[in-house]
Amino acid sequence: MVEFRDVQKFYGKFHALHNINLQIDQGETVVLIGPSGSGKSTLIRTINRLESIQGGKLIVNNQDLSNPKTDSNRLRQDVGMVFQHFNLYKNKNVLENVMLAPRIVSHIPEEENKKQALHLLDMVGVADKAHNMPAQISGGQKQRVAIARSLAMHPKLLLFDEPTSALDPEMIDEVLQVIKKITSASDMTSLIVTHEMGFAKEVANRVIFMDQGQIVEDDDSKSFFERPKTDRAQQFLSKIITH
Ligand SMILES: Nc1ncnc2c1ncn2[C@@H]1O[C@H](COP(=O)(O)OP(=O)(O)OP(=O)(O)O)[C@@H](O)[C@H]1O
Repeated sequence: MVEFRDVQKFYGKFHALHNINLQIDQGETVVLIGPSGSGKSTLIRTINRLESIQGGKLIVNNQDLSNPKTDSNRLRQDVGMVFQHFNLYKNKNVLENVMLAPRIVSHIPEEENKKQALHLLDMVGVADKAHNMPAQISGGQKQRVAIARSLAMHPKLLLFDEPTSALDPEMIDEVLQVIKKITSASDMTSLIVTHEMGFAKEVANRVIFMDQGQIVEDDDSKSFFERPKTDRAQQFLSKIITH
């Protein structure tokens, strides 16, 4: 589903991603962790071309992102993204937020689209808010709507960029439970940047630990949390309380 080969990313002269080599197969749930500024968001954003790369090869869902002719809109039909700050359309109600892309991009008949949107809103536990505006719902509810909106396009790959970082503590768990539910119930591939170590432990098949723009460890979740191989990962984990 995703293959990085010696990928390099620069912001001006700053070398943000160094020689990234990484392969993610269909159905994997991969969690990306590491200190602040280590390049996690940058890496995840290259996968749907929100950030360009300056070297190496990046293949996503059989599309070569190193090739300027590759169509970003086509790519984003298969690759969804859930952002830290939800990014809902403020002037559209919850139901419309979920129905918009399937209507415009996939031309799904209106009734079918509505049925699907209500089903997804029910799945993430916010069906009763379908006719509310985003400003009228909580942060946790907004993020669950954003997840339903991504799922409405039936992505093959779903990227989560710190999906709970902007939430009050009491709302974090409701969002994590929804993510856990959708990643365990489907063969969708997920890549999740998170600082929630307890959740990472629970949901991930595989953990990638980054530091200073490099992948330092790439291991199955159990091995990583029980026996991190590098000093850097050990130090990182020792500073964090894992539940
Ligand atoms: N648009 C940008 N322009 C210049 N530098 C940037 C830009 N975006 C990120 N950086 C730099 O790239 C590095 C990696 O940033 P990134 O946001 O990917 O890290 P992160 O691991 O996701 O951090 P955090 O956990 O704090 O979100 C940081 O040093 C950051 O300052």
